[in-house]
Amino acid sequence: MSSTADADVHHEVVMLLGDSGVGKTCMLMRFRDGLFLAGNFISTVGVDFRTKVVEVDETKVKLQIWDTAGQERFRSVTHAYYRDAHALLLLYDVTNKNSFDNIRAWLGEIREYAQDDVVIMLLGNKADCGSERAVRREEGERLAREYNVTFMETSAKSGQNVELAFHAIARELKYRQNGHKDPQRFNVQEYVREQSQQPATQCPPCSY
Ligand SMILES: Nc1nc2c(ncn2[C@@H]2O[C@H](COP(=O)(O)OP(=O)(O)OP(=O)(O)O)[C@@H](O)[C@H]2O)c(=O)[nH]1
Repeated sequence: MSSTADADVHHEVVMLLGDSGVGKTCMLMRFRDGLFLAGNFISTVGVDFRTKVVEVDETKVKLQIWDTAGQERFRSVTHAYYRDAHALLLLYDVTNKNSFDNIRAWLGEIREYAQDDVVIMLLGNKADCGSERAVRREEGERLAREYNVTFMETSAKSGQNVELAFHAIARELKYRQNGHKDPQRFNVQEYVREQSQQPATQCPPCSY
């Protein structure tokens, strides 16, 4: 389980995974800095990381977020990091069917390289791109049900559900670490269902 250098702070490692171009770096920038830089797509090389502290019921949870390169040629580098991750945010791009079709392969890699009890959340990103959508929300929901992972659609551009994704992860990890076993235990899938924003605001054609 996660190490706690400071008794009052939970330290957790969250990894962003998914094909190149699905928006992993933008997701991290939106969450960490509240920014979205449109247009200039610079592919991540290897693994990059940032930290952010979030509060869960008056407890601080320090998330160390690893942004991995989606490009195939970096796979052997990124595999080495899977084992240390407590949670994985697995992204596809709702305007790119191929990135969705590759999710099963990503889940296979996760099974092979990550810890058995890793928390997995499937995110359909670029939900702001209404007119260019190639993957229906129900398809994402169905796949998530099949693998019993939490699902929501997000937009690094509009900010839709970005905070929620990281907060839900932080909450789930904190509850797990506390070994909550009572019936009132936090249910991350229910929490996300209740809290997620559905409306996909239309935007001009996406540059990517
Ligand atoms: N419309 C829209 N565009 C997005 C969104 N998220 C990312 N993009 C665009 O998608 C492109 C790729 O985003 P990145 O965050 O660099 O993708 P990545 O998954 O980190 O890619 P790799 O580093 O190669 O693995 C950029 O041009 C972004 O501007 C989003 O939510 N909505």
